[in-house]
Amino acid sequence: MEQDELLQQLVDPKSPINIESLLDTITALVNDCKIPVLMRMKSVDNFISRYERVVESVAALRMKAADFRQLKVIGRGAFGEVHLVRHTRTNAVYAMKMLNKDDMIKRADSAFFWEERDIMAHANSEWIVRLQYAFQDPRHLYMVMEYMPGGDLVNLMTGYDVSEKWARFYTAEIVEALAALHTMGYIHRDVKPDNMLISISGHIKLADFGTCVKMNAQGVVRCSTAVGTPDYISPEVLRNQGQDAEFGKEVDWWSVGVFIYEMLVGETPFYAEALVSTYTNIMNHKTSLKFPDEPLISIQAKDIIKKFLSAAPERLGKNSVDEIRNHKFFKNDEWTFETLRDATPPIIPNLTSDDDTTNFEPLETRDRDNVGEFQLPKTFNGNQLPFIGFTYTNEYSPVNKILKGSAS
Ligand SMILES: CN(C)[C@H]1CCc2nc(NC(=O)c3cccc([C@H]4CCCN4C(=O)Nc4cccc(C#N)c4)c3)sc2C1
Repeated sequence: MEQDELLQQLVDPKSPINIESLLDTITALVNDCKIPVLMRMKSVDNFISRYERVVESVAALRMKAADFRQLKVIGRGAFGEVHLVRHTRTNAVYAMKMLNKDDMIKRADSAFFWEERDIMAHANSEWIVRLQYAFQDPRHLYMVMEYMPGGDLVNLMTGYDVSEKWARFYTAEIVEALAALHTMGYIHRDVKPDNMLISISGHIKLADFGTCVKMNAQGVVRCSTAVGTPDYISPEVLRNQGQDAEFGKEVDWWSVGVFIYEMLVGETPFYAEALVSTYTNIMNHKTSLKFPDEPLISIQAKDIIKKFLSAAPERLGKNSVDEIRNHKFFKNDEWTFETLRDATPPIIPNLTSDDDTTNFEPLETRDRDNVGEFQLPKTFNGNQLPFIGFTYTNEYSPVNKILKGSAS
């Protein structure tokens, strides 16, 4: 019956009219209309006087930043920070990413976070950092994610000389993580050690999916903005800057080649002082890729690096992930790709507490919030509209329990 169909939509975490999205909608509408100049209009004024209190009471019942105690700043990106936080009601520790809505609106860049939210919410993969909750207020988006106390692989590479044995393990884990992401239909486009995080067990997970993009039915993506960090960016993405480029998931395999080289050599293969020289080296990778005499690198390691750092049509991984898994670089007597998750990782974080942040570089807190005082818009700009539907609570939230009860 249509009624049940509608009820199902209200409780479906993927439906654009689920309860969280509807509550986002009424909240966004009140916040975008609660502007003095707008409230001179009778219809707006009546709407605000009917719903302002309602929205305030709803906000008090929903998840909010005040439910979490900020412990440490553990990461920073273009539009926000990641904080280690403790959920006051449950005492659980999380990594909470906060993205600044003002920055996104000012730079007309308020859509990139959807892929990150959807991937982490629905991946259900041990290779991908999990999203517990997503919520928002008029100033920020918040993503409450599992805390990865081992830190990122940049931190590991600065702390240790990575042997081929270690490189083999971490590369295999990143191959499985990217295979999982590609299977979901996404290309990462910014694979680099900063986005590889170490869990409490010592195994790796992919994080930071802001540059991800969904492949079309042919498994390609058409888009011009060259995203990604210069050192790890593939030639085909670089070459087509500006024009409409077509590229596939093999762009991520290029970055894995850069990553293996960096673990074994200690620097990226195409690094140059000037950015433009790095680009030139990447475009001329056939001649610019060089291996130093020191440290000694095995034949099979050089071979897999060359096969990843090759032109897209013949790049390793272009046809299947198995052609990567079968490469002799991964041959060893401790694990196979099937038993990888049960293997003992090279480094297992030894932590003194659940909120131990020794594996993260200390970052000073930037009190930006007070600086750019939030100026009210002059008229209806619909500033909150791009963020409707962002709120996510995993299926165990009380709201869904009650609704599921009545829906089933
Ligand atoms: C140009 N447009 C189109 C967009 C292209 C993609 C994009 N991504 C952004 N991203 C950001 O603004 C941002 C904010 C905070 C942290 C981080 C990462 C970079 C540093 C650490 N980090 C991160 O996500 N860490 C993380 C994630 C998950 C768990 C844990 C833990 N423990 C830590 C990124 S802004 C932006 C603009």
